[in-house]
Amino acid sequence: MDISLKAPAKINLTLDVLHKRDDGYHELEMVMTTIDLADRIDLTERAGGIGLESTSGFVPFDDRNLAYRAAALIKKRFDIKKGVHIKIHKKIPVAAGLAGGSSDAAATLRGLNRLWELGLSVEELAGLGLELGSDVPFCVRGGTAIARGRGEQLTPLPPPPPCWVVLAKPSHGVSTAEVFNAFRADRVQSRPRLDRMEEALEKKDFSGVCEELSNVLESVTLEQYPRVRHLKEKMKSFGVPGVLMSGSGPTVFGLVERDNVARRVVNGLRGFCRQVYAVRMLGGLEGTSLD
Ligand SMILES: C[C@@](CO)(OP(=O)(O)O)[C@H](O)COP(=O)(O)OP(=O)(O)OC[C@H]1O[C@@H](n2ccc(N)nc2=O)[C@H](O)[C@@H]1O
Ligand SMILES: Nc1ncnc2c1ncn2[C@@H]1O[C@H](COP(=O)(O)OP(=O)(O)O)[C@@H](O)[C@H]1O
Repeated sequence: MDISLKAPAKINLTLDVLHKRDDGYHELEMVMTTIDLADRIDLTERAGGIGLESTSGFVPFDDRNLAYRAAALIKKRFDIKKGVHIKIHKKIPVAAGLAGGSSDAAATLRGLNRLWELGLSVEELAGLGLELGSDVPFCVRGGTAIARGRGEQLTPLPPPPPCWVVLAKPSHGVSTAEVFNAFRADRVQSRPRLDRMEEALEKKDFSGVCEELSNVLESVTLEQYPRVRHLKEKMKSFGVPGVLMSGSGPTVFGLVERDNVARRVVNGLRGFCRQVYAVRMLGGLEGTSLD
């Protein structure tokens, strides 16, 4: 049997680092939401091991690939003798702060649960996901949520008001580990107001959502990569009401309500950045299945 799944990207509407933990990870509090930019994962059952194929040369082709690692984890944990071939149709830019790898892993977990009829609950899949990466539990569920801890303590929120998300990804990637390493709380200028973001989401208040966008990791990435700061300023100069860096970066996103404005901003940015997209905000639980 073959299964095809959508693996949508996420953006962080807020991201706060509360403190560094004894296990080396940072305690986070963030609002995450899915957007309509997705990889597609095709799973085909086969005898024996795990096969991997991708339309992008930028992803690892061995056991460092998060989709491969998801399949290996399931096979080992449930002693599955069958194998699977994984094909990744890559649309989400790699190492961009959009959780592309994490979403591929989450889709592989969801798909293999069906393919091998394991009967695992969403909670169990999210628990397995956390063994692969901090963003995987959110990607297993999708939608919009507050994520706490490393990202595994999820509280669902209503989806953002319908709008367009313009994304601009500078040509370089960013190492999440290096950004967290360089983070210093005393260099943060402003921090998210979670209660106000929640209120804006509850009220479907587009301007409120734009106003409350905030990410403390900008204090690291915007300093280290002036190009990211420049992109942010460029987007603002086009009149985009809400602009923020996603995750550890370097992708910058802007929220706009009208499609003609989104197109105008994309055209304006094209001279400054090669990877520019305008996609719909999803924010609900749709968009994770092709069937
Ligand atoms: C920052 C965020 C926000 O959504 O996203 P991205 O920018 O990666 O998309 C995530 O928390 C990233 O999640 P993810 O990319 O899965 O990170 P992981 O593989 O778990 O961790 C990579 C490394 O980042 C550091 N790390 C990560 C998460 C965390 N809460 N504290 C940390 O200190 C650790 O050094 C870890 O070894
Ligand atoms: N399936 C995959 N897709 C993208 N990147 C992957 C994948 N598997 C492993 N990686 C590795 O994970 C790292 C983070 O990639 P990605 O998930 O795209 O970005 P981010 O964590 O910034 O959102 C990259 O260094 C990449 O080499």
